Amino acid sequence: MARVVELDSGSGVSDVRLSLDSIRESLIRQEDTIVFSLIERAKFPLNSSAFEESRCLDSGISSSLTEFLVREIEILQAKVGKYDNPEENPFFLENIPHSVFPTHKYPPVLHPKALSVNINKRIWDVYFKEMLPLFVKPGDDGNYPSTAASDLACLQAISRRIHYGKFVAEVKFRDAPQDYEPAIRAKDTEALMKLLTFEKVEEMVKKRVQKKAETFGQEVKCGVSGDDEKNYKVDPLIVSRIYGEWLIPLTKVVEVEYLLRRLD
Ligand SMILES: O=C(O)C(=O)C[C@]1(C(=O)O)C=C[C@@H](O)C=C1
Repeated sequence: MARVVELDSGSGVSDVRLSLDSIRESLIRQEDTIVFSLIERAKFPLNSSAFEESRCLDSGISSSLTEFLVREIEILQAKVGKYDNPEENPFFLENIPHSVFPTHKYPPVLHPKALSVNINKRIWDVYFKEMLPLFVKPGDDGNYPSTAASDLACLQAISRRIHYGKFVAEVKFRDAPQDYEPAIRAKDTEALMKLLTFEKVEEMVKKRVQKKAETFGQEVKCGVSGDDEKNYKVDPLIVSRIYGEWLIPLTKVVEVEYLLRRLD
């Protein structure tokens, strides 16, 4: 998470200082996690049987193997306090189990009425229907448990990045409430989208993730001279496209959704 400076004024109310630079630093660091998780997932073919609905032998309910895994893991992770962290947003938990251990007290950075913004249903659909077929090979090798675990890693990294939009929106609002308040009161989503967009930053993000995919995903060859052809585990242009078509736009959707609730 971005470094948060918490000042106690003596009144018991925390004044949490955030900066856009520190938030962006965190987004940059999260790129590494996302790029590595895509590279790991690309070891397996599409394996669509893992995420297509089938009847669960145990309970008889309809669920895909991947959905079953994610639901069970989320319950376990909630019990060790994962969702006490405002950066984490579950895919399936409506009632989050309490942590069985004492948990860290996260400084209250986000606006209480806006922190429940959660677009994971949309992220789930977009990930399986649109992103995944772009960066993995077609086919089925039957290795569903490992494939599902890799999908979980990608989904959680992508979801964390997209929902980080709440922190981005909070800091932008605090920096210029006079600009945002009229658009929030008018529920003018177009104006909000315009206010929070920095095209140059988006271009830089797309270029940087392309470079990271080239660097982290390059096939390493030893002792082969005169062979300059580079092979990548995931096409770097696809990684850039994933950011440009889904990760950045969905982060902006979260920012707008958050801002619309910021004055409630
Ligand atoms: O850095 C910001 O200001 C953000 O809001 C994040 C982000 C992104 O998703 O990377 C989204 C919108 C901006 O246009 C630029 C970048």
